[in-house]
Amino acid sequence: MSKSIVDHALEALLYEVVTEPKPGLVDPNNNGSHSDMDVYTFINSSVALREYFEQASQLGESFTGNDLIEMFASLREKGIQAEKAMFAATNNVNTHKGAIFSLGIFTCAQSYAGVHQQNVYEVIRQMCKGLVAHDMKDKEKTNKTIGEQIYFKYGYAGARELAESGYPVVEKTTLPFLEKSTGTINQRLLDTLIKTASVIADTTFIKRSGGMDQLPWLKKVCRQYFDLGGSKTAEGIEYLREMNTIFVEHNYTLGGCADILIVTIFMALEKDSLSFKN
Ligand SMILES: CC(C)(COP(=O)(O)OP(=O)(O)OC[C@H]1O[C@@H](n2cnc3c(N)ncnc32)[C@H](O[C@H]2O[C@H](COP(=O)(O)OP(=O)(O)OP(=O)(O)O)[C@@H](O)[C@H]2O)[C@@H]1O)[C@@H](O)C(=O)NCCC(=O)NCCS
Ligand SMILES: Nc1ncnc2[nH]cnc12
Repeated sequence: MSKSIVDHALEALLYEVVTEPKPGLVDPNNNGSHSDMDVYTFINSSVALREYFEQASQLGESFTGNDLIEMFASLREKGIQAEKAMFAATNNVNTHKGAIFSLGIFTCAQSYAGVHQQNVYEVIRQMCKGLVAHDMKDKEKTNKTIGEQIYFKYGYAGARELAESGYPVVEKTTLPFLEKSTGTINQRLLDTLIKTASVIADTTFIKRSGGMDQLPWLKKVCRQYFDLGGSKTAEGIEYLREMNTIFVEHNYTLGGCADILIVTIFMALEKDSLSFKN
């Protein structure tokens, strides 16, 4: 029996968290820069989100309207409930807020695309058309989220911008990179995580590093990792451990990159391109 889209969504969450060693992020050996969570928190959170991914997939399969913005509006309502389920399962820790958003969109869009024989990235663009303008119209709003603060300060709309543009970074960069990569699944996912950090601006990293100034440093360390041979060399792995120490010292993390890795894994599982490759 072939696996369902929901199985792949949950597998994507779990594959990401068990991949190690990840700088700043939670993995089985290390909490990185997250003192309030560990790998078990992520397992609890992932399992608690099954119902949401079932709803997202069901919505994509059954939606018959002409305007996919309406499908997204309906998904968002379910996403807000899913955030509550996540907080209930984790003792109020934010494990998967970004993944509820990005992976929820992919799960719903992939289900819709399957029924209607359409391109998933095009479906996402139609779902999220006008999203940044819709969400970011109130500059005077009090209690702005980090994403909103960063948008009004730097003009960069993070997770929303990637969604509105249909995740070109996944379609053109991280998924082809993962599909071409070789080695164990862990090695392939580590390299794909660092590739992701070298190409996106992660609002979690921007928040924790106090602005945009450390992004060139991040790109430099990502280059250095690949110059050392990446996950296939002892030097590359040792470098990731050193990066983790620096990340923890500065409280840096790559939460948004982890979310892009999660949706990249999801698409690779859907395309059956993630088995062990020598
Ligand atoms: C559109 C939303 C994602 C909301 O965005 P918001 O404005 O709240 O904040 P952002 O910072 O823009 O993004 C929220 C999370 O998205 C992840 N993320 C960041 N950059 C990117 C990116 N470039 N591409 C994709 N995803 C990105 C990231 O999530 C991960 O990090 C979280 C852990 O970080 P941490 O710093 O530890 O968390 P906190 O507890 O908040 O802080 P500390 O106290 O510990 O310092 C973890 O969740 C990862 O998944 C960003 O955090 C969407 O949520 C939204 O639409 N919200 C409105 C309500 C809604 O409609 N919800 C339902 C959505 S379907
Ligand atoms: N492994 C991880 N550690 C911290 N935040 C995350 N968000 C998604 N995956 C994460």
